Parts: sequence; C-alpha cells; structure tokens
Amino acid sequence: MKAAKSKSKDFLLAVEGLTVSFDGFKAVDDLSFYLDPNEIRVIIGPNGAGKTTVLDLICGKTRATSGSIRFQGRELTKMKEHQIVHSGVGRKFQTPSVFEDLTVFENLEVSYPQGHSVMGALAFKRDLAVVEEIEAVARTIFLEDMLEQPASLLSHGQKQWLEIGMLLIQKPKLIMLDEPVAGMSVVERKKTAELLKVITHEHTVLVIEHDMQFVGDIADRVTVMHQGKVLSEGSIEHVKSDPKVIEVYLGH
Ligand SMILES: Nc1ncnc2c1ncn2[C@@H]1O[C@H](COP(=O)(O)OP(=O)(O)OP(=O)(O)O)[C@@H](O)[C@H]1O
Repeated sequence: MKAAKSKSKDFLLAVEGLTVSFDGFKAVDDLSFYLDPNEIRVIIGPNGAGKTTVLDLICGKTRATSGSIRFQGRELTKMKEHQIVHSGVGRKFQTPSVFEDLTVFENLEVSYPQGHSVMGALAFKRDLAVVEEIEAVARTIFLEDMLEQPASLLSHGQKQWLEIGMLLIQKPKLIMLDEPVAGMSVVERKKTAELLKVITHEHTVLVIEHDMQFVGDIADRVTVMHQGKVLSEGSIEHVKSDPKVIEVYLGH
C-alpha cells in the first residue's frame, strides 16, 4: 500500500508563527497560513492589519522577529531579497513601475532573465525563443497588439498588466500582488480577474485586495487579517458571513 504523503510537503508556501515587531508593536503577530500550489489566495482586512507587512516579510524586504516562511521547502526568513527572487518569488507593488520610454516589447525583454538587454550590442540577435515568450506573455496580458507602443502611451490599467507581464516572464512560482486593480475600470477589473485565473495554471498567486467584488471573482480562499493575526479563513462565502469579519471589516 502506498504510504500517505505528508501534507506539509505539498504546500507551496507555509507561513508559521510569523511575527515582526516595530519598536515593540507587533504588526504581524504569530501568523500562520498555507498556500497550495496553483491557488489564488486573497488577503483582506482593515487598514493597518499587517497585510503589506506580510508581503514585505515573504520577499525579504522586512526581517521577521520570529517564525518561519517555508517556500518549496526552503526557509526564506534567512535569505536575502535577491536570493528570494531567484528562488521563485515575484512581487508587484501597488504603483506601476514600468519603463515609460521603452516599448511594451522592450519592457518585457529587459525583464527576461539572463539580461537580454535592449541597450546591449546583442540586441539585434534576439533569440527567437525569447521573442516567442514575450509574445505569449503579451497575449496573456492583453497587450499583443501594443508591443511596439511606448509604455508611456498605455492606460493605468494596461501599465498594471504590463508589470504583471514583467513578473510572468521571470517565471516565479509565487506571484504576490498588492491591490492589483486599484484605479482600474470595471472592464479592466474583469479582465484582470481572467488574467489571474489563467496564470494559476503555472503560478500560485497571493493578492492583497479591498474590492470585495474582485475578491469574489478571483479567490480560491480568503485570509482575513486583523491586528497582525488571522481573523478568519476560507471561501469568500465563509468569510463574508463570519460575524467577526463583519464586525471588524465588512460592516464598516
Ligand atoms: N517599517 C515599519 N516601521 C514601523 N511600523 C510599521 C512599519 N511597517 C508597517 N508598520 C505598521 O504596521 C502596521 C501594519 O501595516 P501594514 O501596512 O502592513 O497594514 P496593511 O494591512 O497593509 O494596511 P493598508 O490596508 O492600509 O495597506 C501599521 O500600523 C503600520 O503603521
């Protein structure tokens, strides 16, 4: 008979007992949660709950005071930021930071690992495989017809998608997004939901979001944070009907 597989080994990310204190104030306080491969998890919660700090801790921008973050079996709390990126964790911040003067194609190209620089002498010798990958990513982010446009001409929403594309081309296993639909139109929000669903074939996605409609559209599971801790966790229906969540967050 086949031995039962240890469940803990199957998690893509296991956050356990994670704590960070800023001058004695615990922004994240004994937090534990677990991500399955290829799920979309959304973290919600009131302002100051510690959501952004959790992403900062996972990507190594902030050092944990205690606790553990295991990603594909590797402990991230001891690693430097660039090592965490190399291990397969990608993060997009709230404000888009694309290169305005470069085209969509060039923005994706400079993000391609192994530095296929547009400025470099080898620029004319673009590898066909790289071009194909850039085109595939551009299709995923709805910008296949805009490859030669300078990023400065894109709408705010298109810039957000381009930045997601710049992450996708690096093939991180875990993609973390901080309020990806902030400032987007309703149509752009719907398309972003489609985009995130498509990318879970290859990636696991951890999102911070306030827009509950969008959360409902994308989340496999929702983790509700309050005062640095998990207040509630489960399906969108579960957390929406949890009296604790209504009291501290949804009821406001
Ligand atoms: N580097 C820091 N030094 C001191 N305090 C900090 C630091 N980073 C975050 N905090 C504090 O930790 C708490 C949690 O902040 P965080 O930004 O993680 O909350 P959040 O849930 O992302 O809130 P929002 O929804 O407003 O973005 C806040 O009280 C914040 O002021």
